[in-house]
Amino acid sequence: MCTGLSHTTKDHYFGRNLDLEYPYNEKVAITPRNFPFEFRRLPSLPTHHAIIGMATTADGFPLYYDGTNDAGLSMAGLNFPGNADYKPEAPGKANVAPFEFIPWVLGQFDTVDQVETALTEVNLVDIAFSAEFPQSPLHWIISDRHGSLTVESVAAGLRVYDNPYGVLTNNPTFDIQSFGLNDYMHLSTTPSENRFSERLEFDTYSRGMGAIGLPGDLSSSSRFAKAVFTKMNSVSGTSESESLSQFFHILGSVAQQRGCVQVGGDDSYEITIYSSCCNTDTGVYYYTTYENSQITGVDMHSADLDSDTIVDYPLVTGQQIAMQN
Ligand SMILES: C[C@H](CCC(=O)NCCS(=O)(=O)O)[C@H]1CC[C@H]2[C@@H]3[C@H](O)C[C@@H]4C[C@H](O)CC[C@]4(C)[C@H]3C[C@H](O)[C@]12C
Repeated sequence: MCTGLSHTTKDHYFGRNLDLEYPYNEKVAITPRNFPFEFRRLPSLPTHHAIIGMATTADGFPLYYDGTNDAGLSMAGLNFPGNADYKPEAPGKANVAPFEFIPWVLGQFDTVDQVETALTEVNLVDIAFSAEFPQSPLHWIISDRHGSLTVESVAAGLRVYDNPYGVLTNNPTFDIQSFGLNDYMHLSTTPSENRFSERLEFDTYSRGMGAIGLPGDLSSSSRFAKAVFTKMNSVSGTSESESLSQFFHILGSVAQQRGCVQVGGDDSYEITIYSSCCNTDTGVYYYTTYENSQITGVDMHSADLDSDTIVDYPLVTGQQIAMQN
């Protein structure tokens, strides 16, 4: 499972938890403006926006999991098994393969509004990258500082939702996830009050009781409710340090600890492999990994963004402990 997040303090930030039982050799990859993007069914993009994000580069192509472009537009793909339904090629449509979707969007557009208009022509065509990297069942969150969209290609067609939370997790479909929030409208950040019965007396014996009932398990619908509650009530200073800290704390509220979610065999567990937070105004991509709690940063603008060669940075994965004596 995964969680995607868009959050604005003074600057706008976008990132995600990647929750999985194994890595795919992902690296922080900067694709400069003159790297030629070749698409399977669409005209190539010889020049485009520069992109920074997490990707596996295969056969010279950056397979982005999430990214941000030099105009401040961001996008992430999250698992959507059983619901993602990619289509046969549709004549007259923009036939985008799912693995091309992030480069195609971030390469061309500046804002969520522009993407929303372009999506009316998009057909997510069922073309896999390769036998080694087969089709992934994904849905996507696309954000700028003004708003977010959720895009889902399901059996009924391409669904584009306004996402007022700036949060995406996994199954079920986004309309059902949104409806599920109705169940939590009574939750509060303030101390609970007795609405149970005037004839009974209760003791507010702990802080935080106003949100009793907020789910704490790691299922995707529970993480959705928890992340939306945490984000919507989040209070942060506007400095980079305060904003980053708050962003990683929101993602931390739905992170996965090894041992709690068993997948497959006895010793296979889903964990939060990395958490990312890109300052979309400055183009700095920050991340932590499961075993590296120190925030590491990669600055898009330190690379030559007018070149034609992808630059990637292997993740720093071990703890970086600052001893004080
Ligand atoms: C599985 C990842 C999403 C995380 C998630 O939701 N995991 C939950 C697993 S489960 O439901 O609980 O089993 C997704 C996010 C981005 C995906 C990757 C990107 O789409 C880039 C390429 C795309 C290729 O088609 C497949 C390999 C791949 C490298 C993908 C592998 C995998 O599907 C990734 C890493």
